[in-house]
Amino acid sequence: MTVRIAVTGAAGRMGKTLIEAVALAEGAELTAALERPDSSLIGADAGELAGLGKNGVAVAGDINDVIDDFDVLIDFTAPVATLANAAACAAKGKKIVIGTTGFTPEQETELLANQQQTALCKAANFSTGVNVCLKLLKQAAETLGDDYDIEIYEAHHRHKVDAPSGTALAMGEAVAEGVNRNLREVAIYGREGQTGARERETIGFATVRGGDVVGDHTVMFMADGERVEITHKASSRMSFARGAVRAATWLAAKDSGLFDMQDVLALR
Ligand SMILES: NC(=O)C1=CN([C@@H]2O[C@H](COP(=O)(O)OP(=O)(O)OC[C@H]3O[C@@H](n4cnc5c(N)ncnc54)[C@H](OP(=O)(O)O)[C@@H]3O)[C@@H](O)[C@H]2O)C=CC1
Ligand SMILES: O=C(O)C1=N[C@H](C(=O)O)C[C@H](O)C1
Repeated sequence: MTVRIAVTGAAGRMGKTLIEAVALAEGAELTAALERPDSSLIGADAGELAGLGKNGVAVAGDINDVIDDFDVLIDFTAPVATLANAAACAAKGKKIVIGTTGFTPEQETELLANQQQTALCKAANFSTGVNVCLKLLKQAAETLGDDYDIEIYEAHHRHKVDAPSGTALAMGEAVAEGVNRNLREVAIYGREGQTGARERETIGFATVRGGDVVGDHTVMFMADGERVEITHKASSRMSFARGAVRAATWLAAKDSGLFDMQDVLALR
């Protein structure tokens, strides 16, 4: 069965890469593409937009105009847009793969309510490498335990609008679970001035933004006499896009519920 896929934010960094990833994937076909209703790109050919040559899919500005044309929507845009798209998909039982990051806790709750009506797969990072790291991080935290100070570093390109990255937060959740801590209670998002000595329970985050960095993440476990570092470096957005298309073809067989990339890769 060929899964019919729509891509939102079609002119964005991830949107263009997703259009290419769908074209390269077996068992998937691009049947719709979306941009803002007031975009000058409405009506443009999605294949040309992604630098692939014409594919006959015209960019639409309203999800309801193309809602019957796809099985799964892949959405890597911004929280407000994703919330609207998820509601439109749920109303029609269309499945959705969500890569957008930077939701507030209230937006997360609103988004996840859609799982009653349809299937959602949401992940802060769809690369296989990061998802293997998440598994390793939980295991490392469980074994190293409270003797090790945990700090998380992430770097991204100058255009990124949310911080820390969704991936850094997911890594924080994985290690916090491993050491039985609640991330919300122990996270430190930056340090300045007379901070005092480090409190053992805390999990610190450091954010760097600049240039064209696709996405670097390092989690450090630091003790007296040794340090363990688990690092992932993305050098191409295709690593995320390939994973998202894999998630879309996997999700097509589900009726409803909330899933993530750990489910897709059977890592749970
Ligand atoms: N989960 C994962 O594996 C990954 C997640 N991401 C996340 O994906 C998201 C997008 O990243 P990226 O592609 O770099 O960002 P871009 O800014 O390049 O692309 C975002 C696209 O969404 C569109 N968009 C934004 N807001 C709206 C809106 N309110 N209504 C309609 N369209 C909108 C933008 O249009 P316009 O330009 O007109 O604003 C643009 O086309 C981010 O949240 C990022 O963190 C990124 C990589 C991997
Ligand atoms: O905005 C990006 O570019 C990325 N965002 C995701 C995140 O916030 O973790 C994933 C990836 O690191 C790239």
